Amino acid sequence: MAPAISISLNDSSDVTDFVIKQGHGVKGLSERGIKSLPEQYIQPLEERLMTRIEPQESIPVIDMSKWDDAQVTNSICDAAEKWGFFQVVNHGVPLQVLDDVKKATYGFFGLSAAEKIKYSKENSSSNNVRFGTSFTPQVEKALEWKDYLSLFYVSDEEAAALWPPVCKDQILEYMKSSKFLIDHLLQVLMKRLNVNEIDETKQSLLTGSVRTNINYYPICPNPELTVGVGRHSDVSTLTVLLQDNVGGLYVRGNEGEDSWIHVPPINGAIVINIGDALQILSNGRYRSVEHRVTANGSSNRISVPIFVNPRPQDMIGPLPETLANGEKPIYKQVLYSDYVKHFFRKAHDGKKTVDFAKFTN
Ligand SMILES: CC(C)(COP(=O)(O)OP(=O)(O)OC[C@H]1O[C@@H](n2cnc3c(N)ncnc32)[C@H](O)[C@@H]1OP(=O)(O)O)[C@@H](O)C(=O)NCCC(=O)NCCSC(=O)/C=C/c1ccc(O)cc1
Ligand SMILES: O=C(O)CCC(=O)C(=O)O
Ligand SMILES: [Fe+2]
Repeated sequence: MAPAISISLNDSSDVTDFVIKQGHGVKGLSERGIKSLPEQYIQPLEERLMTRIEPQESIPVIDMSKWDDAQVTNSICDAAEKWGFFQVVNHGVPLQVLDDVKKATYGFFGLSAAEKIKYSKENSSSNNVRFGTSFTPQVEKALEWKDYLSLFYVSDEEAAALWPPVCKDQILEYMKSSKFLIDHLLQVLMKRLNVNEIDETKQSLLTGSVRTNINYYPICPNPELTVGVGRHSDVSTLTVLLQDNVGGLYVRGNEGEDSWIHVPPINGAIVINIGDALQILSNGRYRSVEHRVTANGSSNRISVPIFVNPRPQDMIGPLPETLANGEKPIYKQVLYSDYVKHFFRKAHDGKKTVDFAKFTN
C-alpha cells in the first residue's frame, strides 16, 4: 500500500488535483485511507436511495448449452422485452478467459498513477484509449466513485501500439471469445423482429464498433453517501458485462416507482443488457433498462463491459421490418456518434438520453 501522504480533504481543488490531474483516481484516495467522503462525491439523496429493492425478483438466468432450442431462444427474446437484462451461463466463453481479464483489470489499476495518467484524455496519444474517473467530471454536479479505462477497438495493430501492455492481450482475448455469443444473441433477437438475414448494413448497425471498459470501484469510506455508477442506460446495441463476486449492480424493475432488482454475481456467468441503440432499432420492442452500481464500504469491485455498438457514422432508427405491419415509428433517424456525444456531454440522467432520438410531434 502507498505511504500516507497529506492531502487536505477540506479543499476540493486538492482532491480534484490528486484524483484527476495526478491520476491517482478514487483508488488512490481509498488507499490513502481517507476516513470520510470528499464533498464533491456526495450525491443528492434521491440518487443514492433505493426505496424499493425487490428481494424476491430476479432477472432471468439463461443456460445457453442448447443454443438453438426454441425454449432458449424464446427466453432470450422475452428477457430482452421484459427486463432488458439477463445473465447467461454455459455461454461458450472459456472461464479461463474471464479469469484472465479480471486479473488483467487488477493489473492495470495496480499500476502507479504516473503510468496510468499516460492514458488520460490530456496525455493519451489517441482518443481511442482513455483512463478516467467518475463519468464526465467536467459537467457532473456530484462525482461517482469509479475509475475506468475505456478502449475503442480499431484493429489488433492499433491495440498493440496503444493499449496498456499489462491488460491488452487479455482484453482482446475476452472480446474475441465473446464474438460468437454476441452474434448468436443478435441473430436470435433479430428473428423475433422478422429480420431473418443479417446483411452487411445490419451487421454494421448491430456490431459495427466495439468499446471495452474496465471499471474499478475501490472501497469507499461512506458508501451510503455516493454511487459507483449513477442511473443510466447504455448507449450500445448490447452490452456483455463481466462482474466479479462482490455485487452491487441494480436494475430498474417493473414494479412501479423506484423498484430495483439486484443482479447477483454468479460464478462464470456473464450479464447481457440491451442498450439504447437496440431499443431504437427495434422501435421500442427491446428495452434498454436503467441500472446503477452502489459504492461498497468493505470490498473493491471490478467489472468489464464490452459495449457492442453501431459504427459512429451509422444512421440509426427503427428497422423497416419493425414497421412493416403499420407500426408507427417512435424514433427518428439519428447519427450514432451524435447520439453518443449527447450521452457523454452530460452527467448520468437515467433514461433521458433516448429522448434525443424520439419524435417530438
Ligand atoms: C462519439 C464517440 C464516442 C467519440 O467521437 P469523436 O467525434 O471521435 O470525438 P472524441 O473522441 O473527441 O470524443 C467526443 C466526446 O465524447 C466523450 N467521450 C468519448 N469517449 C468517452 C469515454 N470513453 N468516456 C467518457 N467520455 C468519452 C468526451 O466527452 C468527448 O468530449 P471532449 O470532452 O470534447 O473530448 C465515437 O468514438 C463513437 O461514436 N464511438 C462508437 C461507439 C461508442 O463508443 N459507444 C459508446 C458505448 S459506451 C456505453 O454504452 C456506455 C458507457 C458508459 C460509460 C460510463 C458509465 O458510467 C456508464 C456507461
Ligand atoms: O459495473 C457494473 O456492473 C456496471 C457498469 C455499467 O453499467 C457501465 O459501465 O455501463
Ligand atoms: Fe451501464
